Amino acid sequence: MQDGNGLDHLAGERAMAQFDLQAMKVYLAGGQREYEISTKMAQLVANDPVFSKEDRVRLARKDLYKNSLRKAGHAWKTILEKGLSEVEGLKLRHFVDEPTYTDLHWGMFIPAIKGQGTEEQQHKWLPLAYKMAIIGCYAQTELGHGSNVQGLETTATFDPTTDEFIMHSPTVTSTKWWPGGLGKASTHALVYARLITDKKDHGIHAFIAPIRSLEDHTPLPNVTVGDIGVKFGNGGYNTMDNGFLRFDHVRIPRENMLMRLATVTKDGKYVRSNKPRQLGYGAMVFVRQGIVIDASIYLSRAVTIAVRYSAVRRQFGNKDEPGELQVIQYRTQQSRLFPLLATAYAYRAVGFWMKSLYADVMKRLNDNDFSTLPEVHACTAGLKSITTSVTADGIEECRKLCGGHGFLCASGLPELYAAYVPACTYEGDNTILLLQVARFLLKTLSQVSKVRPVGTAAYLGNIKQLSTQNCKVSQGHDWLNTSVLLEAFEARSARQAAAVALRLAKGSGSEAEFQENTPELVESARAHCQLILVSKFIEQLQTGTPEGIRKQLEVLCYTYAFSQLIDNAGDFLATGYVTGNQIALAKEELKHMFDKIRPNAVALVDAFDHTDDYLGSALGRYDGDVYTHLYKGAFKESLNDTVVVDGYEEYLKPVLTQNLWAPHSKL
Ligand SMILES: CCCCCCCC/C=C\CCCCCCCC(=O)SCCNC(=O)CCNC(=O)[C@H](O)C(C)(C)COP(=O)(O)OP(=O)(O)OC[C@H]1O[C@@H](n2cnc3c(N)ncnc32)[C@H](O)[C@@H]1OP(=O)(O)O
Ligand SMILES: Cc1cc2nc3c(=O)[nH]c(=O)nc-3n(C[C@H](O)[C@H](O)[C@H](O)COP(=O)(O)OP(=O)(O)OC[C@H]3O[C@@H](n4cnc5c(N)ncnc54)[C@H](O)[C@@H]3O)c2cc1C
Repeated sequence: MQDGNGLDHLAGERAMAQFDLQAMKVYLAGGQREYEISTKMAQLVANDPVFSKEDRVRLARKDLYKNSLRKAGHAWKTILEKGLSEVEGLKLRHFVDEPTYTDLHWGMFIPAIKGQGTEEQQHKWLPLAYKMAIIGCYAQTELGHGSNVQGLETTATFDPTTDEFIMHSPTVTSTKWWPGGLGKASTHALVYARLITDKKDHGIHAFIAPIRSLEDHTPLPNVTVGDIGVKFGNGGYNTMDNGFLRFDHVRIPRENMLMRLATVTKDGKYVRSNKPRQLGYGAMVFVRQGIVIDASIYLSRAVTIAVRYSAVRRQFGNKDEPGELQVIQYRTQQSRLFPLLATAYAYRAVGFWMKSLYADVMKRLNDNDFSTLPEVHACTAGLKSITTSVTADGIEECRKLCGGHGFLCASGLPELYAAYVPACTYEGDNTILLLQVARFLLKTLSQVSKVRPVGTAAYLGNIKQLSTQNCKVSQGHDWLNTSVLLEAFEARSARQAAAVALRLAKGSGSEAEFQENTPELVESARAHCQLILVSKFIEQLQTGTPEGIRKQLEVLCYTYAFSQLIDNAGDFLATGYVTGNQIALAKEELKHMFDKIRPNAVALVDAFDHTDDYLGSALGRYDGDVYTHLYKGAFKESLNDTVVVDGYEEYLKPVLTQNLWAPHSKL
């Protein structure tokens, strides 16, 4: 999507491409219809000055937030006026490219009501939420507890005399803290609180609590609510009003408890449904699956900037070639950059699969089939963890790959990092989530002789074979076989999981022993997730990939798998499945892959189809006209509003004219 000034500094790069660019764009968008919607919405946002991102990193928090409200309001108005569909509206908000209260309203408040509300409750709340007559947030985390959901302290005590719940924050640590959209925008909060009936604590349940007046937006009586303060980085996540919330014996009607999983009757009787209580965590599962494709989008933005800039940037030369070399020619640059490019493709493919996995589990849940829930939970938690960690580190690596200019906000990378890095913490701290995967693996292994593992854990059914047979690769090209690769990842994961399971099984089963082994448990969870990523990338390629792009996707898939193998060589070697020589052979193959990527690199990032507006980067411009725009950009800096800086008279001039230093000088 070219929106530069017509002069294409990267034309030579683009001419080298060996694949069908248009087909790749459609593949990455998820289909022709999605591609068309994406293109239309990207242009709509790029051409609307209200959505401009120009000054975001320079705005003070109050202005930044107000501007963000303006954009969110304008986006909603545009959606209504143009009669956009739900998918179009989602895309439009995506291209507005600012964390804001609507993310939580649409992404968590509504899904939680759908998942945990009875039909009657859905009927009452969803129409209001869909037309945004109310704005909701997801108020789970408190000052004292985030990961440990069972440790939350807010109480909802049933009062049968009035048929109400009394919402209360009994301690400082029970203050709701972090929910996005809560600070200033929301009118309603989906509050997770301990349900108490007749002095009995039934644990954590969800309640819809009105928190602000629908008349004038003031906090309701006995509700204390506000924004928690400035967060990491300029711009970034500061467009979001992450908030605090306290209740002082606030009464809400009994019907405001979401009652699909458990009910409190008028006379105060607590009745559980026969559905697993973990369905109360459903909104988190929904967002975690969506985060995988989100990771691909963020990583692809950073990679687009770094690849284009690396093709423009020249440093040094060699005696064999005239002029200076493009930095993308350097093997070290390639070995840092191309695996990230391949990773962005891998996460896209796996993200598509995640959507189908989620659709499948939802269908099953509707039919009261809960059998795949543990596996889906482990899979969404694990892949959320790995993909966000790798993406955050990858954005930072791309910044370094752009040298000094990457450190300028004009590169787009500092803000991208600041906006993205909290993904490693929100929706579940990444280590906590890997420990969930590890628990799932231990449970699966402990039952393997009785219950055949399913889905992404099915390979553990072959644990005996995977533990005894070693890798047969004897020459580099033996690695160019997806079953050989898959078996290596399966054997490594199975062996790591079995080793730690065995160690725990030999012990007393105490929590202390479990804690002692958590580093190994996290490593084995990571191994399992890396296997899922490699295997699903391969599987996606093998199911109907168009001819014009298959070869490139295969190259990217091998690049991804080999770089995972090499980056984790220590683990692979420690399991005894592969030898040092086999790893060395994979390294050579990886270099061959880099050679295949090199002529296609710029086209491969073009295929992500990010507009210049969306990238917001002088280094990643489509036309490659980097230097002109970096230079022009400096004149937008507020320090350059005047030639002589504000502060000269008061602070610089005295230093220059009083010559304070001179009396002490020996000169
Ligand atoms: C329309 C738009 C859509 C767009 C969407 C796409 C992309 C969006 C991108 C960007 C927008 C979002 C912007 C940011 C939003 C940020 C929001 C937040 O941060 S909300 C707060 C998150 N808070 C956490 O995640 C806490 C983490 N803690 C937990 O999840 C749990 O408490 C955990 C996992 C640590 C468990 O702790 P235990 O052990 O005390 O849990 P016990 O409740 O006793 O449950 C244990 C059993 O339940 C299973 N389990 C746990 N979680 C499950 C789950 N989610 N599903 C199913 N089973 C689960 C376990 O496997 C275990 O099973 P067994 O007993 O071993 O069989
Ligand atoms: C930008 C942002 C937006 C957010 N939005 C929302 C929102 O909309 N709604 C909402 O409810 N919440 C929200 N949160 C809160 C978020 O979900 C929590 O911060 C997150 O779940 C982590 O919990 P915590 O802060 O309690 O971390 P902690 O659990 O205190 O983690 C601190 C450290 O301790 C480690 N640790 C903790 N327990 C263990 C253990 N058992 N074993 C080993 N290590 C452990 C962790 O790995 C981490 O390194 C948001 C957070 C952020 C940063």
